[in-house]
Amino acid sequence: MTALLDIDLRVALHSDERDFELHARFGTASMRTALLGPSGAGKSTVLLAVAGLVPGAKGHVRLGDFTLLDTAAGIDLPARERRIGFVFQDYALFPHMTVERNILFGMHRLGAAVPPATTARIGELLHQFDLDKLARAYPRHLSGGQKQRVALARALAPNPRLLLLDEPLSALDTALRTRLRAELAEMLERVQVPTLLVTHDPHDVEALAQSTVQLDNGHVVLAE
Ligand SMILES: Nc1ncnc2c1ncn2[C@@H]1O[C@H](COP(=O)(O)OP(=O)(O)OP(=O)(O)O)[C@@H](O)[C@H]1O
Repeated sequence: MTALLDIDLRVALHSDERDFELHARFGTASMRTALLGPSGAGKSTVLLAVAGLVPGAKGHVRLGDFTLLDTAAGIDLPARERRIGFVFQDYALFPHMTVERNILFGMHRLGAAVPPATTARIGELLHQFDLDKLARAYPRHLSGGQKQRVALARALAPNPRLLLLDEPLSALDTALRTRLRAELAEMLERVQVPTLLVTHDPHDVEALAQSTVQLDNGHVVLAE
């Protein structure tokens, strides 16, 4: 059976303070896989490299039969051609853009006229994520949960092949975290996009993931 996600990534990062070598190999047949491991293990680096945001990453990344990276075969799709939705830890919403502009951003070249199909898709996402009334609000006026929903809607807007979530609940306090974990689980179940998520929290793993990959010091130490 072809793995849903097949990863063999080698990345070398160098700074004045330290050198970090990542060699992460794993495959998963699950729709939702959690990447676990101590701080500095390389979890975010894996997500960034899968998204095509780490220059010099070597190895391969395959999504079913589709190859995003295969350096031996000379394939290295630029990030914009990988069609990957990314939700960053702090959501990384554009502060000067309204909710609907933030969602539009991933789907559309700035400045060009917005086609009716795109406007319809945005309306659908605003509705799906219960953001209709906030379409013209700016991120500074949103609660943590609302920001999370905008970040997810933006990531899903271009119908991504893969969704990457880097600690999507870590910016929230405990009560909100519990509620939004359940909401996120329900949303992921609904959209059925293959998802790789980083978390430190066993509750997130239980609610959101069907399999886990444990990283330590740049290597996979356990996959189940
Ligand atoms: N540009 C860089 N240059 C050198 N080292 C880097 C660079 N970026 C990250 N690193 C190092 O790479 C290692 C892995 O970082 P990464 O952010 O992937 O870990 P992580 O497992 O996601 O950690 P955390 O749970 O704290 O977010 C860390 O030791 C970090 O210091």
